[in-house]
Amino acid sequence: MATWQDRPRCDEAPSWAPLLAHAQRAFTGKDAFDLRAGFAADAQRAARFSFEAPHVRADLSKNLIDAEAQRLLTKLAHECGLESHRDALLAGEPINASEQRAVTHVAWRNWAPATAESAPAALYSIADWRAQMLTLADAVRADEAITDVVNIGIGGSDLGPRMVVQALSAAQATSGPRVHFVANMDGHELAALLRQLRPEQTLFLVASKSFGTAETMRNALSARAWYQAQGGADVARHFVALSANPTAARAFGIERCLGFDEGVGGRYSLWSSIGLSIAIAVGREGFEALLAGAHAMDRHFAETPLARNLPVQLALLDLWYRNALHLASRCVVPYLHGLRALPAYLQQLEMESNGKRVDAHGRTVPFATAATVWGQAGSNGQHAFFQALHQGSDVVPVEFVLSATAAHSLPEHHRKLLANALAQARALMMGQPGDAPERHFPGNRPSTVLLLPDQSAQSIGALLALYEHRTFALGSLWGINSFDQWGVELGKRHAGEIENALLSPDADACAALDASTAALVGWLRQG
Ligand SMILES: O=P(O)(O)OC[C@H]1O[C@](O)(CO)[C@@H](O)[C@@H]1O
Repeated sequence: MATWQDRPRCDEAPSWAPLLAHAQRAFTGKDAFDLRAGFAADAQRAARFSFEAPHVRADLSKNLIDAEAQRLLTKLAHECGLESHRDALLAGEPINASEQRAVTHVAWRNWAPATAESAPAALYSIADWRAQMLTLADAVRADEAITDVVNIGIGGSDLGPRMVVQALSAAQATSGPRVHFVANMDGHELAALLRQLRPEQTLFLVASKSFGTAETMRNALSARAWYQAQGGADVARHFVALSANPTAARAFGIERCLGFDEGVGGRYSLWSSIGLSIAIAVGREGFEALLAGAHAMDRHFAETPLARNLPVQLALLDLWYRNALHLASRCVVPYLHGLRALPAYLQQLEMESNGKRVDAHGRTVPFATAATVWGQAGSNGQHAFFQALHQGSDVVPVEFVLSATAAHSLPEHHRKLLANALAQARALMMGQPGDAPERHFPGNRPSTVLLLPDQSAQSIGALLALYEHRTFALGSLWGINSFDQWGVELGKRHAGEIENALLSPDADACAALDASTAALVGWLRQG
């Protein structure tokens, strides 16, 4: 069995070639696998490809996969040492090699490493950091003078908290202050919100792991300038930093900083102090329930054999579609208004984690990596891109995310919503012969259903941990380090140079730019 340091990449494992050969033989050409025939031939197909994990049931049976592909994929995962890599992640070993650190987001949901010696020092501070965060959340919720909380952050310091607050506020009445999110450098977002706020009633949370991200610093500076211009005189009370870099937060002028450790990646950080906006919105119990749901999924990932392990099986399906059937995108459609931000959250989680063309040893990989993730809430999406899903030239696997129950008191809505989701999945698969070509639905189009029992904090926590582990497992099979993101750096550097060129009246300021960028800067300077 390979250890996590020397495990083979998927294309070096013995089952890789048989897997690709099986895809070629059974899934291409005129006798290619057909879902309708697959169900007709196998009465057990729905059960065989259904999985149970804490708070999530998954039906993978309407995917372009058969028992042999599933067997080879699971064998491949064993050969790639996925279990030892997973155990190293959970034990707090330094698996993020390019940044020489452990990956600690699971520890923030009470995962205790097997041996105290293997635990990074940060794990011993997590309980303290969390206690401070929840105490502050309690205080803010109890403070009647604070009516509005604004989380200023971007990427992982925005998407996860924003989505969870939306999801949980849609499902339960919340009693705390209103919670808002500002991410975009486009000043319209902040300016529109500030018009609704009163400085003495507003608490700003400046959420940034690095405390150096351009958008967040710009928005925080403007928020503070607005606060002071409106007569606000107590920055210390009205601004809190959430950061792994308290020194930079203090240098910025914010004294109160809730910390967390560097091992928490930005896109994995909603469980840490970055989640303060969630704890303020749903209270201490709500936040703890979110962690408990995620922890239950952590246990499933850690303890369930790979053949029944849901995050692993989803990762293997992703690998099958990307590398064996060469499908370039996946559409995610949450039939849940509260989870309407899920596609945007997954774009960062999956594409920032696994959108890489070199492996953890720096070797260029000879296969495709992260698929494009896209989508929007159902049923809205039915009236936009479902036409292309049913009759377009590309086959796109669709992921339906559903909740069995709704928290509102409009039962007819929920029944219709669920019926629509299941109908779309069935129609994609069944297709329909048409009496005219434009009325023909080819069918045999794949989909997955992820079914939550409800939209509780536990269920949302479990769902997000499921996606995190799926992303890690897929990156692990590809030999990728899913926890760095060097690809975002270059654009940031160019932005600095171009801003200088935009500011400078001097024509030579564009001399170092390419002709296209220089011409665009010229137009912008003319207004
Ligand atoms: O929390 P920070 O340090 O402000 O970073 C925000 C986001 O920027 C990124 O570093 C990408 O630029 C993400 O990984 C991160 O979530």
